[in-house]
Amino acid sequence: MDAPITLHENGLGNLLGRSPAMHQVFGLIKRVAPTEATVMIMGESGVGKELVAECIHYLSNRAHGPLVAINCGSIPASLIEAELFGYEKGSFTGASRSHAGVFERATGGTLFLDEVTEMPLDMQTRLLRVLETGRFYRVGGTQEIKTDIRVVAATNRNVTEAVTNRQLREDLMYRLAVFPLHIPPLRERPGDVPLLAQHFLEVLNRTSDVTKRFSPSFLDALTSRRWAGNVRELKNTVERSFILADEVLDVDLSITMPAHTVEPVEAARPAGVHVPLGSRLDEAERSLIEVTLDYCEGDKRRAAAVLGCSLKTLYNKLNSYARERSEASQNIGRHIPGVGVPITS
Ligand SMILES: Nc1ncnc2c1ncn2[C@@H]1O[C@H](COP(=O)(O)OP(=O)(O)OP(=O)(O)O)[C@@H](O)[C@H]1O
Repeated sequence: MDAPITLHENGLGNLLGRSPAMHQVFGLIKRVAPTEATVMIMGESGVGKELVAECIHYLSNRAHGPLVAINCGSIPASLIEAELFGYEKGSFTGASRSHAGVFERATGGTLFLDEVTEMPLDMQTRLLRVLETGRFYRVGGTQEIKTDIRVVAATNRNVTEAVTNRQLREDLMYRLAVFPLHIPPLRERPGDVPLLAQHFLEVLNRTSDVTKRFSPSFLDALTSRRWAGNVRELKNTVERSFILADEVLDVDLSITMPAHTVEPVEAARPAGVHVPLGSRLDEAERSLIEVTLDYCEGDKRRAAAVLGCSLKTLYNKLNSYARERSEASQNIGRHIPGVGVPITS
């Protein structure tokens, strides 16, 4: 980041917003950034949590140190230990050289743990230990390493529910959420839509050296949408409309809106999802995801568009279902002699 982050009439650094809700967020960021407190950024997918983490880092006393981000949801469970702790040469097959993990790489700076609730529970225990002691060993290492990091974490889950569902250790939650920061969804701050849309258009205009503009009715239509995918979906919509427009981005919503607006799932497949009363919210969500994937013939990108979430979020959810399935089958295996028992001879 070149320029220092300042509060201006359109936001805080690159984090734009004029709504009272975002101004409150800016105030909290400015307060917490210069401290050493861990921050838990919460909010739906696409609301700007990663940008918030960047603001906190660059407004902190660690701004000249590294900002190292790791997405706990997108790293396979088998690799996460090496990614966090690093490893010594020869500590496992394929470790042909030593490797510093993120605890070492972020020393003197900030470690951003995105989607922290997706981290396997045993790793959460070890993360907690590092945060409490400031010390750890590389995988296969014998020398204790001291680390000096400030942790900023993020999740798009409800943190309390994640603890109840045993996705997040309670003690780690308290350690990470010393300062919780909720980023409101875009539908709760429609006043920010024109500002953000104009900003995304200006960036595209600059990149292509053109001067396209919005029609007033298009801006109105953008402002009145619910934006399930939040700022990310708005940004993508502006880009799609930009590509399609010669000079004026106009309201041909049937072309410019994402798949879920163009072709509602219900219209194409009236059966929809049957969710019996008494179902848990996560069960209902899982049914909807499975039916949508089925409808999209397994095309995850299209399913994510229909569901109004990012592809990354969809992958995370599918990974967690796969994990649950494999844990369930292991548990079953434990009760059946010969199943799940390694063959040793
Ligand atoms: N307030 C904002 N001002 C400018 N750009 C924004 C703002 N909020 C989000 N964006 C842009 O929207 C996109 C999504 O933001 P970001 O990746 O930070 O969201 P997120 O909440 O971390 O999403 P996820 O939970 O899916 O990782 C990015 O391109 C980001 O630059």
